Amino acid sequence: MHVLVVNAGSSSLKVRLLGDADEVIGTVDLPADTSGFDVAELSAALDDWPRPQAVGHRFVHGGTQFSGPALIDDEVMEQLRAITPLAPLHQPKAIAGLEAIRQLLPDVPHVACFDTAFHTTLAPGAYTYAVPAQWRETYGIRRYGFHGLSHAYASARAADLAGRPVSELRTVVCHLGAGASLCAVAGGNSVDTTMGFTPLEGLVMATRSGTVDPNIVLWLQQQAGLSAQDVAKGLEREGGLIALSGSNDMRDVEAGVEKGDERSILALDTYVHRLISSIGSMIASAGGIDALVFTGGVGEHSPIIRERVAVALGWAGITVDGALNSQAHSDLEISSENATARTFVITAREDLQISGEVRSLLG
Ligand SMILES: Nc1ncnc2c1ncn2[C@@H]1O[C@H](COP(=O)(O)OP(=O)(O)O)[C@@H](O)[C@H]1O
Ligand SMILES: CC(=O)OP(=O)(O)O
Ligand SMILES: [Mg+2]
Repeated sequence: MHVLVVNAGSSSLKVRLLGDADEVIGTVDLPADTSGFDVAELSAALDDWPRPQAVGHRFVHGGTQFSGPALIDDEVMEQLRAITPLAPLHQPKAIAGLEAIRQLLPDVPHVACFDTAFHTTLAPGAYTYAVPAQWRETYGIRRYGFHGLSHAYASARAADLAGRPVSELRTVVCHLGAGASLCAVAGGNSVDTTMGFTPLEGLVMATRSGTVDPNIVLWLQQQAGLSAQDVAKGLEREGGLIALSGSNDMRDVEAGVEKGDERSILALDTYVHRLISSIGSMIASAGGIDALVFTGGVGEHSPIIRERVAVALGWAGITVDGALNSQAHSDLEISSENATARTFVITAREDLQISGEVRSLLG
């Protein structure tokens, strides 16, 4: 079965056609802004490729309704639309992509695969926010966690590379892309993760602030007179690296640091500080660490960040080999010989995770 995989991230729409053995037959990456993407360009690409027998769509948020892949019909579409306000940077693009591709390929099954599904194994103590019962019960306020498709794939791939069953490993996955999150995986299950009710919590990201004191939000509105929209924009689209350095691209930040630019130095220090302290917290949640995994655009391509993390986490038995780290092509182990916890660089392959879920759902 050929599976077309559609991954609507915050900054792009990535489309892959995978063959019977999951080999990549076709690739198209379209920039996606708030107004959507170029359907004509997508349609031209699909015309050039063999016809897929199924389509898998990445959905960032599955709410409490979806704990695994779902075959799309009108009722599922309604439920997906209802979840949109929980992931405003992602869900509108995923729905636009789904609607466009359903029109181009009306006769094949379409399956929604969810970032949140991998985190449905979180224990109540890990997903509960200590807020009034009415908020939790009426509004479903809880930690959902995201990037689950990537965390699931990368943790399983690390176990493969380590030559150990996933059931024996305590792994921390660092998915560092435009959006970024960590996941503590113990025995193959997600036991903790840094993103929360929405993909805004946790690490410093390209344009998202990550965790801030919630009273900052209230203070800005109640004392400084900012509107809710202004605050949302500052946290989601004008926060993170772009707020600190002026660029949302880690390559620019690193180039700035090279030149001694003070804003870039502060951006990198803030990014790395939050990353290290959060990995420490994930190690505690996993009950220790056997494998540390870097994935996503920054995780795969930034030796500087991997090096700074490894130096800071020597206490956890993590040390990386300088030469391996600086050459790293994925997928590769970069641990030094004396490391007691192993470090891997793994290419993010949400497409493979999605095609696997589509194949197993459709039998
Ligand atoms: N060589 C590199 N060094 C540092 N960062 C990089 C490099 N290449 C890409 N990146 C970062 O990766 C980010 C994109 O990550 P990616 O996982 O592809 O994004 P998305 O979250 O949209 O899927 C870019 O914004 C850029 O900051
Ligand atoms: C959940 C999320 O932030 O996704 P992305 O990194 O693709 O923006
Ligand atoms: Mg991504």
